[in-house]
Amino acid sequence: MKILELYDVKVTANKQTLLDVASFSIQQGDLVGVIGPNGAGKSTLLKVLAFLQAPNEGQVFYRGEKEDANSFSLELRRRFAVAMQQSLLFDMDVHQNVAIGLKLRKENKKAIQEKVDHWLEKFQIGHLAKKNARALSGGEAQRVNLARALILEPEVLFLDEPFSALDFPTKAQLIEDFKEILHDTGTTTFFVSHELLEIKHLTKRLVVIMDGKIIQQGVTKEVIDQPNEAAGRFLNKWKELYTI
Ligand SMILES: Nc1ncnc2c1ncn2[C@@H]1O[C@H](COP(=O)(O)OP(=O)(O)OP(=O)(O)O)[C@@H](O)[C@H]1O
Repeated sequence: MKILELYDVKVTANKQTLLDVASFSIQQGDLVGVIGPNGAGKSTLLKVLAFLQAPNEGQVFYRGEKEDANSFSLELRRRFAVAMQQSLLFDMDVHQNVAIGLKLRKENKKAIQEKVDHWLEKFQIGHLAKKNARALSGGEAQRVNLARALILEPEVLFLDEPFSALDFPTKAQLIEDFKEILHDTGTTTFFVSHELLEIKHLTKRLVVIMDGKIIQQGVTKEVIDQPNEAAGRFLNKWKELYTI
């Protein structure tokens, strides 16, 4: 089942084309990574798919229904969750931060309590429940951020460089734990990164984007091992630096 589809989508600003995608889709259960150099259009693609930005041209379909790009409803946006590099937590404790989305959706108190406890435990941050989110380490804050997104049981989880500000051991442990969580939940995930190691570890499908265009997509391992000429210009440099 296709959850999202894009056709002939273009995003332009100041007469410049930032994104130019002939066709792209996200299927139920996909773990798709998007890689490319700075300014390639990765975040723009994420924003269009998550209904955060209307494209200037083209069509967006949600579960087979064409959506009007200029009037994305809150209801539609609430089917997804987005976690960014900066965790942007509120000045309140960890429990309250993780609960906030469900409160806004007016879930009952008991259900919220049970779900928050569950997700704090999953991300091994139960001991931080009463701590103010502003006093957390980067790794702890990102765990709260991801718990806050997953508690919403999104149809698609959108991640934009969620690990890039973390030091290596912190990042490695979180990626390991997060991979297990995604395996358990089966959450459809769209993951923007410019780190090939993260992509290799977490995704099954890989999209390479450059100058706003998708230049290759396929099974992650196959794209990494056999990039086409254009994708190779980016990926092979990476592989030389980090033998993976
Ligand atoms: N609102 C905007 N107005 C004008 N240009 C923009 C706007 N948003 C993004 N851009 C430009 O669009 C291009 C693509 O940006 P985008 O953030 O999608 O790239 P990215 O691949 O996510 O980059 P990075 O890895 O640096 O985050 C860049 O050249 C950026 O400067």
